[in-house]
Amino acid sequence: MRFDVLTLFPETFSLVMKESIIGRAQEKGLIEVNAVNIRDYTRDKHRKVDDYPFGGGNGMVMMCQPMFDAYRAVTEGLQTKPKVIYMSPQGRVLTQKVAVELSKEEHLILLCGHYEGIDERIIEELVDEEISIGDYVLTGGELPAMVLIDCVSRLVPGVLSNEGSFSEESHFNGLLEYPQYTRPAEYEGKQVPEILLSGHHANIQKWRSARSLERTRIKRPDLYENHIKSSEGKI
Ligand SMILES: NC(=O)c1ccc(NCc2ccccc2N2CCOCC2)nc1
Repeated sequence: MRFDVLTLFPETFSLVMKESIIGRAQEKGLIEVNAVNIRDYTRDKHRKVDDYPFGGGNGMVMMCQPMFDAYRAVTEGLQTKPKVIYMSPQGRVLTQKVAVELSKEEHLILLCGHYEGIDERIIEELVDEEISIGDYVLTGGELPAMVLIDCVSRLVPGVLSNEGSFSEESHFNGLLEYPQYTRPAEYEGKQVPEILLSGHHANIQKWRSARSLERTRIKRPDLYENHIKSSEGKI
């Protein structure tokens, strides 16, 4: 799976994206993350990427030409046009379900906005979908793009070594994850729940499901409701 990220801060990506799992997945050739500097597609000696908003107002707006030319450079010679996602507070909120959907794509282009946003003609012409990572405002689209790359990449087959695990993970089966413990069995007088040391897998599974349901009901009643609804009608 390939991600082309059009950004004013390409170096931010290479630092974060070459770390840990994403970095290893790139070495294994499972994913590619290519940061494209929009400024490289400017045509003036000041490498101008933004200008004043028509109609007045404070702040600046990202101009069409550098973004269009960066897009054309990235898509030149491609048989199929990749899906273009604009990271924006107005977008569809990224959930695990959306991440699963996006992980089926072969190639994604992510546009990172800055200033007060980008010229609307870029959105009309180039953007297939706007995605938000949550209802809060950031100074730019780079962090949202990295969040999207992380949560989508880990769903690409082969990226996670213990692939089986994420099926039980929080937000995957719609419930929050059960509590996790590791050695030692006692730490400063604090014990690990006995059941987990019993080796009785059926009972451990039952205990874990009960814990997941319980903490989802308490911490995320909205997810709990969905889970109850979706399991109604199932025997
Ligand atoms: N929730 C998210 O996914 C998210 C994404 C981006 C983002 N910021 C970049 C941005 C992108 C598009 C439009 C406006 C802006 N902003 C420019 C600066 O002013 C605030 C709005 N913020 C939050």
